[in-house]
Amino acid sequence: MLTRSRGRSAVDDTALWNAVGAVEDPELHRGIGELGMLRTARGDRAGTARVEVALTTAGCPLREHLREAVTAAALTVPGVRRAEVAFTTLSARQRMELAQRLRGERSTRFGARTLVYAVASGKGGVGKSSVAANLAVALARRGKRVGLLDADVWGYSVPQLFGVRRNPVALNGLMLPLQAHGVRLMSVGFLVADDAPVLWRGPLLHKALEQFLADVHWGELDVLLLDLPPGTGDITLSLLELVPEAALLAVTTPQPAAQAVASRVGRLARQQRMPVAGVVENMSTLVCAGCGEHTAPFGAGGGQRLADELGTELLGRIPLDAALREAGDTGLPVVAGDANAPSAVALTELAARLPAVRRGLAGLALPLTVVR
Ligand SMILES: Nc1ncnc2c1ncn2[C@@H]1O[C@H](COP(=O)(O)OP(=O)(O)OP(=O)(O)O)[C@@H](O)[C@H]1O
Repeated sequence: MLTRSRGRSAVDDTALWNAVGAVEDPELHRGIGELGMLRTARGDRAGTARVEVALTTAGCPLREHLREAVTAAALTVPGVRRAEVAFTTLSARQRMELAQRLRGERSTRFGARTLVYAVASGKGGVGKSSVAANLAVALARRGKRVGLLDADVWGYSVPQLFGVRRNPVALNGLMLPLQAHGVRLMSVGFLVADDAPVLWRGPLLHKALEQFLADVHWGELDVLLLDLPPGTGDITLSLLELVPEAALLAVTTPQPAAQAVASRVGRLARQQRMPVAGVVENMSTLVCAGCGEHTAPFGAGGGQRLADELGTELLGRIPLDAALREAGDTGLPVVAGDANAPSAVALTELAARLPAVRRGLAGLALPLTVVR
């Protein structure tokens, strides 16, 4: 039973309830009061606020984060001098009800106005995942609600790039994305043990991607980035089918060979009538740390040539930067950990320039019936 005592105390219990209830659950992105997770919020004469919160799961990894947020919220209420936060868990029935409510409330999978970008490259190793991860962080730093789906099922790298290795909380078949550096993340790497290889193929793969889109509670998003595997294989095709609203963001190096392969992805997008948001040239130049001189180890001009070929814009040129590579190895995206590094500056500018591209509905098969 929920209790909200109105006994004599130095604290207005309704004000306490409202303040604490507004604290957002970090995975559901809604107030814990609204979610039915706040059980008790009561102040005593000495100014101690006693708060009880029911977690979605007993082993909730964000328990300490919630404790801090609840304590901070309680201390904003006049008369509260200290806060004691206790945790319990939702019952099976309450979890089911919450999952049903969240599913029922969703008019779309991520939000009707969400901009979806498929970050793709022709060949591997051009830095597509690094660009996607840092672009996601840069967009989050601009105040956007950002999701990043690691659709590179076999070569997933989001867990490593964000330094996150936990299993997502599952709420009766609804998976909650993990959150790091302000970005909501989902990757097959969160579901397999110890970097195990993923052996899914064909229909199973399609099903897994479908579940990532339908059974992950992304909440309202402004932007969803899809980190595609390199090339034009099964996953790319499945995703184009499953997320017809996605716009292509093509990543290439300046090297003519890389650009030629990347143009195949562009042609595929054109065949599928997928809009193109633009091109990002990665590993553009190498800046000498000592003298500041720029050299071009991978040649020059590939990004611009690809953009011209696709009839789109070259949105950014990201330099070859040891800071970005090191950041990826330590699990702290360079945009978050070393914002002044040349690559971080270029990626932050890319986030600011990213055009809002939406696919028109013309030519799409829509699940509509004509009513006469
Ligand atoms: N601008 C850059 N400067 C320095 N190192 C970079 C840069 N971009 C990427 N790298 C490094 O290059 C390697 C490949 O990058 P990444 O994994 O992002 O490529 P990818 O295109 O997603 O590869 P794949 O699709 O094959 O997994 C990583 O070690 C990464 O740290």
